[in-house]
Amino acid sequence: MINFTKMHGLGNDFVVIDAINQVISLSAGQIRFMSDRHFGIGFDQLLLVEKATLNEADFKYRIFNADGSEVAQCGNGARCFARFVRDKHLSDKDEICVSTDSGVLVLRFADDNMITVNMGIPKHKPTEIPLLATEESKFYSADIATERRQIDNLSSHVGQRAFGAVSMGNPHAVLQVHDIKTAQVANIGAQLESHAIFPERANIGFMQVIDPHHIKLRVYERGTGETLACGSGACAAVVIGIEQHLLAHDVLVELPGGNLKINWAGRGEPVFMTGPATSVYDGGIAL
Ligand SMILES: N[C@H](CCC[C@H](N)C(=O)O)C(=O)O
Repeated sequence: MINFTKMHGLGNDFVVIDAINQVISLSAGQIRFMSDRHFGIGFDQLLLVEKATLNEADFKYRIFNADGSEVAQCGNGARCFARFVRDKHLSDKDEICVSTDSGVLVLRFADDNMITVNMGIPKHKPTEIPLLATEESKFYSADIATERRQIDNLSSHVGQRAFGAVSMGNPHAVLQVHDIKTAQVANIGAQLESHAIFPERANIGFMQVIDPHHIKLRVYERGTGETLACGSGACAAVVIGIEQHLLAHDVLVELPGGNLKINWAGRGEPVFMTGPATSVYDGGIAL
């Protein structure tokens, strides 16, 4: 029997497992089964709480998408991680450092039951995202000009403007849309998520700028599809919006599942995300 806690961050839902006090070894197939909303438990991502492997961290934080792929970042999941380790008395610290495959995150309990996460410094170089491009300002290299035409056709067809791309420890592309309600998230999201210009696939954000301090956002997540909220996607959208001189440094990100506060002071600085984390129930599953 594997004990777990079902949690969510603004409706982006997780199964969180204490892999310190339980021996956990799950195959991609078992993760896919557990993520199934009819035959399994159902979740967007599976989060493992493991013993720290770095001196500067309190825990190791591992993240698996619904399709079983292991990834290196999950912002909403990080807030739930903090709530979980406190609720399970694995830590009573007000500030928790967790190591992921993309670096160390600092999770801090804020006022009114919110949690603030230092999501690290965004990476902009195509090789860091990764994105097949010759340089940052151009998202296409000569040898993939056809891809550009495809993307441009795609973009012109659906009224999207050229996208921005950034890594928050996981790859994101962000398209600016005129109306979030009519954005073709499923169609464009699926095509871009696994497009050849993203060698490791990508999370695809659709951003509608309301004013410099407020955006609406929908995200088609790599390995999962559209979710009700995406923390790293909210960070990526604000970074791209600031880079494109559309946004200020403190932004309210309105997602279908609720609101996040994002702050970024600019290049070389970390992104801070503040939002809720909710525990729904404890359960067990025999695989
Ligand atoms: N829901 C997560 C994003 C998961 C990212 C995952 N879909 C990936 O493949 O990078 C968040 O709140 O940041």
